[in-house]
Parts: sequence; C-alpha cells; structure tokens
Amino acid sequence: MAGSSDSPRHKHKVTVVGSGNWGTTVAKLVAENTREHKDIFEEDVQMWVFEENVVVPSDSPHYDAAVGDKPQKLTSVINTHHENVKYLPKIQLPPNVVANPSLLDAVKDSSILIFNLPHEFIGNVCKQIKGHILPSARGISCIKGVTVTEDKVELISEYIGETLGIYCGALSGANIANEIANELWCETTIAYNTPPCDRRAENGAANNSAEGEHRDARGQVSKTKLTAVPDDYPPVSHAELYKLFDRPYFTVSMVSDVVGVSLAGALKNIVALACGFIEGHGWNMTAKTAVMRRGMLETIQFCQEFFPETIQEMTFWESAGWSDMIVSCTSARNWRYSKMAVERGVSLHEVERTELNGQKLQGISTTKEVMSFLKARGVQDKYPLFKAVEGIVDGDFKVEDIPVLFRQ
Ligand SMILES: NC(=O)C1=CN([C@@H]2O[C@H](COP(=O)(O)OP(=O)(O)OC[C@H]3O[C@@H](n4cnc5c(N)ncnc54)[C@H](O)[C@@H]3O)[C@@H](O)[C@H]2O)C=CC1
Ligand SMILES: O=C(CO)COP(=O)(O)O
Repeated sequence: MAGSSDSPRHKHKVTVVGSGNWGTTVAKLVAENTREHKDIFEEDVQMWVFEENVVVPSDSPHYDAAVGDKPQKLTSVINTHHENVKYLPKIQLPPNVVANPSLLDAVKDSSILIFNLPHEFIGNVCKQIKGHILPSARGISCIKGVTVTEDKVELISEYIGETLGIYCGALSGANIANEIANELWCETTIAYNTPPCDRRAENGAANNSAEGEHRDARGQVSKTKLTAVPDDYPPVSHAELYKLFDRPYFTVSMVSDVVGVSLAGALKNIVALACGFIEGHGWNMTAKTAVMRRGMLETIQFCQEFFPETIQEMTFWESAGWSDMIVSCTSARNWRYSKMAVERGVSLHEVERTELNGQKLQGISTTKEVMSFLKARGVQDKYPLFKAVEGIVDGDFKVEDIPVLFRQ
C-alpha cells in the first residue's frame, strides 16, 4: 500500500551485468556496500560473467600444481578464489560477489541492474534478457559509448531503458578501474532522474502509482510506460543509489543530467585516442591540452546540437566532465594504447588484439559510430577533431596535420 510505514518486505537484489576490468571493480565496491546496508539490499551481488576458460598463471597464489596449465572456467575460479584472475588480477573480491555464467539466472528477480560491459555487447545482452527481468527493475549504466542506428544517436542508458521497458540512469567519472579496485580515492558522477511514479519518498507517499510516464533523454514524454517500484521494496532514488555506490575511496556526486554524464563519458574516448596519437608522435602536454580543449568544445557542441532540451553545462565540471577528459587523455587505456600504436607503427586493432588480453578500447568503435551519425546528418565538418581521429584510425590523415585543425 502506498505510504505504508511498515518496513518493506523485500530488499533490492543487485546484479552487475558484466565482469571486465570495470565491471569486476564495480561489483566489488557495490558488494562492500550491500554488506553495510542490509536493510536495503540483499547481501549477495550477482555478477554475470561472459564465460571463458582461463589458465591461472604459475605466479598467482591461486595456482594449483595439480591443475597446472589446464584451462578452468573463469566463474569457477572467481567463486573459489574470489579473484577475477583475467580482468582484475591481484584484487581480492568480497565473498558476496557471486560470479554467474547464466545471464538469465543472474538477472532473475533483480530489482537493480548495473550494466557494465563494452558497449558493443549491450545490444545482444538486452535482446537476451528482455522479458526475463522484473518489470519494476531499475538500471544504472556504467558503459561509456553510444548506440547509433543510421542517423539516430542514442545514449546507452536510453537504449537499455527503451529496449527493456525500465528506467535506466548512468554512472560515469574519472575512474581508472585498477586504481579504484586498489581503493585509491577518486570521484564519480551518477545521473538519475527518479521517475515520477517512484517518488514516494520525495513527495510523501501519495503519488506512487502502479505505473507511469517519464521523460526521456530529450525531455519528451517517453513511449515506455514504467512499472513503479512496488511499495514492498525500498525506494530507488538518489539516497539509495548513493548508499549502493559511495565508498570512502569512491566519492559519488548525484545529478540529474543523464545526457551530459553519458555523452561526456562516451566522447572523451575519441579525444583520448587523439592524445595518444599526439604523444606517440613525440609531442607532449602542451599539445595534448590543446587537443583536450578542442575535444571538450566538440563534446559540448555535440550535446547542445543533438540534446538541446536537457543538457546542463554544469555537468562538464563534474567528475564525468573535465576530470574524466583529463584522466582519460593522460593515463587510461585508449590513450595508452593509441600512443603505443603510433610508436610501433601498427594499427589500433592490432594493439588491442596483442596487448589487451581481452579488454576493449571503446574509442575505436565510438569514433566510427559518432562519425557515421555525423556523416548521415551531413555535419561532420563541424567536428574537425572527431573527423581527424577517424582519419588517423583509417590511415587517411596524419597526426602531424592535427595543428591545421586549430587554424580558423
Ligand atoms: N576499465 C576502466 O578503467 C573503465 C571502464 N569503463 C567502461 O566500462 C565498460 C566496461 O569496460 P570494462 O569492464 O573495462 O571491460 P574490459 O574491456 O575490461 O573487458 C571486456 C569484457 O567484455 C567481455 N566480453 C567479451 N566478449 C563478449 C561478448 N561477446 N558478450 C559479452 N561480453 C563479452 C569479456 O568477458 C570482458 O568481461 C566500458 O564501456 C568502459 O568504457 C568506465 C570507467 C573505467
Ligand atoms: O573511462 C575511463 C577513465 O575514466 C577508462 O578509460 P579506458 O577505457 O580508456 O581505460
């Protein structure tokens, strides 16, 4: 019953969909919090693992001479040793992170779904779980990327929400997974617009209705009719999400601009590639800051051009904005490996294949998708840096020609 003062009968079951470098790190920090907030969340956190066979290295404390180099299921290694030896080695996971190779079983009855995998896989994952999740589930996307179909660009959170018929917010920030897994302090930004049908806590019980409409990323009334979070569950609003994600080493800032948080996180990967190319070519911080500045201008321009109703410029001063731009262009994977590609004179795909042990460079596909969208709209020349990055990836443009972009 709306407004009942009885404590909710259910707790939120949390599932992390994905178990790469960042997926496993987020599962770790969320599982630490579910243990501390047992009144709101079930303690165990399901982590869906794209199953594969792994060989535990002989220098790992989990190496078993009896097993030797025989490949073992990654889920079984994680559940036995509480370590993701492939994607987050040398980090102890809390025992309440439960690795699950079955996607449908991992999401079953979960009321909070955290999507955290490279963006190229989200379409297939959503296709599989559609119709198999709680209709009242709520999502948070930690994915940095966009979905482009012909001349339409969608935020990943928007795509997830529309495909699954749920509301989905976004988490993004200056976050290097290995640092956070080692509990080195940083900030992050979570964008979440509590749908009107869920606003019992904020509005004093009365207007929690069984289903309702909400506004999409463009500020329009969404075609998706939401099922409200039932009253026998704790609410899902800023307060609960803060408790789920904030750690002493992971400071969360809650905002409502899903567009700014999502697009800043996606587009900075294009700029990070440019900075890697620049440094690989032999230029240094002064050149890189010029590229960061230009990249941020094109990012803000993109947000204003395609999401003018909802974008909030203050978002670029959050961790998801300038902070992520700086960290990504100076120490993240897209920067590091694009620098290596230029230094070695090989393609980015080649470096990804040989150096990343299954991890993905999101900048490569994001550049392609964003450029295909801009070209379909005929506005690619308004984004000269993004265009140059595509040209360099394809071998049609030289790194040393980048300064030409800055001449009016
Ligand atoms: N690693 C980091 O420091 C950070 C990453 N992110 C973002 O988080 C998202 C996830 O990245 P990571 O966890 O770092 O991934 P990752 O690049 O470390 O790992 C790749 C993951 O993809 C999975 N995979 C491979 N083939 C698949 C398939 N066909 N279907 C489904 N999954 C498959 C692998 O099992 C693995 O879990 C990305 O959008 C990234 O931009 C955001 C902040 C920090
Ligand atoms: O998003 C990130 C830093 O905030 C991580 O970026 P990379 O995927 O390039 O490592």
